[in-house]
Amino acid sequence: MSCQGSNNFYDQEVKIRETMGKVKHKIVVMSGKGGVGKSTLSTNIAYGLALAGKKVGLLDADLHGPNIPLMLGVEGMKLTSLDEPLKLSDNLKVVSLSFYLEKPDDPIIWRGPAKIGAIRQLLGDVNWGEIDYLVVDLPPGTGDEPLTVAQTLGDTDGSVIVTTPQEVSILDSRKSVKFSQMVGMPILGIVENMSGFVCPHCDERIDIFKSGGGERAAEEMEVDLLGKIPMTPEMVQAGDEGKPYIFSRREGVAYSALNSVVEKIIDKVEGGSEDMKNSDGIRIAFPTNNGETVETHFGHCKRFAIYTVKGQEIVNREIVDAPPHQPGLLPRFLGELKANTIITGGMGQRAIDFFKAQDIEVILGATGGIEGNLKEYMGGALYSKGSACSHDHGDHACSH
Ligand SMILES: Nc1ncnc2c1ncn2[C@@H]1O[C@H](COP(=O)(O)OP(=O)(O)OP(=O)(O)O)[C@@H](O)[C@H]1O
Repeated sequence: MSCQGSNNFYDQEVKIRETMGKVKHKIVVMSGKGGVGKSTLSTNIAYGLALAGKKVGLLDADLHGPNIPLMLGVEGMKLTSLDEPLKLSDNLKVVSLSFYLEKPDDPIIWRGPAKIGAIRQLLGDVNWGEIDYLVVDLPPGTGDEPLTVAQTLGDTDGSVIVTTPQEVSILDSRKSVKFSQMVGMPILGIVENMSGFVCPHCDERIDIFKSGGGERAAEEMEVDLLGKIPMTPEMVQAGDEGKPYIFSRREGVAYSALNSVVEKIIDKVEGGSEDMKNSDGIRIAFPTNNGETVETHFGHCKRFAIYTVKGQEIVNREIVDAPPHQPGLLPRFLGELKANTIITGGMGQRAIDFFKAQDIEVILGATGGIEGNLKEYMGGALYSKGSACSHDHGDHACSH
């Protein structure tokens, strides 16, 4: 491999920056240990992004078990030049070290520096062109190889940490979270894979192991849970047949869970960061009945006024009808409308927690005219004056 690439460290560094400069968003998929479904997730995320219309590159940087080609149905494929990745469709290209091995099941017995050299060469020399996403399947664990990849990639949009539901996964996830923090990589969230079993006959989900390890890890480490993907016999079949599950199935519990992970990643990477929110404008919602004043009975308001603000300018105002009152529904509803902030009179702690889960800031204590409150908020003078009601109202606001 090395005879075709750049050998000089400095030249290679320049090349890596140049190649990575054409990639809009880089995400790495990692896990504290092997066998938890990291490559399955990398493949499905890359396919899901491509299906969503993004130009995607998938880099199999797991040198010990480069099994992504198998999952994509291109096992045994040989590439002679590092320049061009393998094109799977208009939107998806892939590179794996196994494309350059004599036999795909040759064990990789290189020592550390050689492996690191190979990874750097892949990162610098493969010409992905202008793409929206590079999804990198990292080697498992938190040792030298994942560290080299993470550091060499430069600024990444974040890591997706894959884990399993068992209690021990909290420890593994903690290591991956620390690793991401150490290399200054934002964490997009945790995916709990093999979470319960989905019956292939009735599509019902059954918890066969102790469940919720990934969920608890996310809570404990204050990172987002991107989703819980059930154990599905068809997932193994899809991987073995080289047709990623998200592409070949398109329905059922596991498909919806995978699809929602992809949507959350797009949302976080393209619209969820503070910078992105600010450049696209932020969306501020007010519960209201008449469109003019803030309705303190938030849970029973008839509509929402939603303002889009860019810098100090109000660029849009919409009035939308509120859905029926049900616990947790309004936060989800406003989350789907891409609200970043809700300004209202009062709210129960449970509702505040629902909003937090949607990454929506809650400002309490507002009364009177909506636009007056909005101007105060934009001027930095409106902050949460109220505290959560001590008694539970669900979504219902109260001013007592
Ligand atoms: N949700 C799931 N349901 C059923 N089987 C799954 C699921 N996720 C992954 N698998 C299966 O588990 C096995 C291991 O998955 P995979 O190779 O993706 O793990 P990995 O973490 O990348 O492993 P390694 O560290 O060895 O590279 C594969 O056979 C895969 O099909």
